[in-house]
Amino acid sequence: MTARNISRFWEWGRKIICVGRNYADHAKELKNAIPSEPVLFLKPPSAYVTEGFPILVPLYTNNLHHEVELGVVIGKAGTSIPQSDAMDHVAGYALCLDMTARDIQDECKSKGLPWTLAKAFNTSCPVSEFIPKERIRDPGNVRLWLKVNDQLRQSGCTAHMIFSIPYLISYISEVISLEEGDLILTGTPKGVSAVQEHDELQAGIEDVVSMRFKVARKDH
Ligand SMILES: CC(=O)CC(=O)C(=O)O
Ligand SMILES: [Mg+2]
Repeated sequence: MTARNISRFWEWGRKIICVGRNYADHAKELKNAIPSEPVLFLKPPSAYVTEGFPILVPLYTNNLHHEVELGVVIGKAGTSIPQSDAMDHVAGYALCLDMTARDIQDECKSKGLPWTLAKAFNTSCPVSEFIPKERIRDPGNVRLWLKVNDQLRQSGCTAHMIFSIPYLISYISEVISLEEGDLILTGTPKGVSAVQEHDELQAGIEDVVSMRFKVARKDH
């Protein structure tokens, strides 16, 4: 059997664990309270999409939003990982989008239902190439940006995350064991907005990585 390559972690079929409301400016723009503990939800591996393939708008939404986020790729399994050891479990990073059907999410929230339809559909997790750990010296202080059709919509710094990466790894692994190839999406800064069929999204992390995706309507 050939060894699996972590630089293609999206092919491994592992968990995608997402953190919501981790930036106060984004929580405020959606009129959400600032959380005192991380808000977690999951996406399935079928949510992954890589460059060269389109982001598909589900038929049931009229308000699909982009959320640019720093993704943390787990390189070593663990349960109840102490914060002091957390970064030893990181293999690297990826720039990610947490595509969100905002109208469906609002409906789910008002009915007290889970966010699965809003957050976990096919292609709801576009990812960049794998970024080896050494290429981001301080993941707690990098700038993320996102443009729609060349217009800047999101520009934020991971220094403004409410819960740090070591805290998130420790908190999550207390409840959900982390495995090699898992991905943690660390939340989005402000500036989320709607995208339409034929839009082009570009996003980047400083001079480390950039990526480009087209938006297409899902066929019936
Ligand atoms: C309100 C949200 O959609 C939470 C979320 O995903 C975030 O990144 O914040
Ligand atoms: Mg998000």
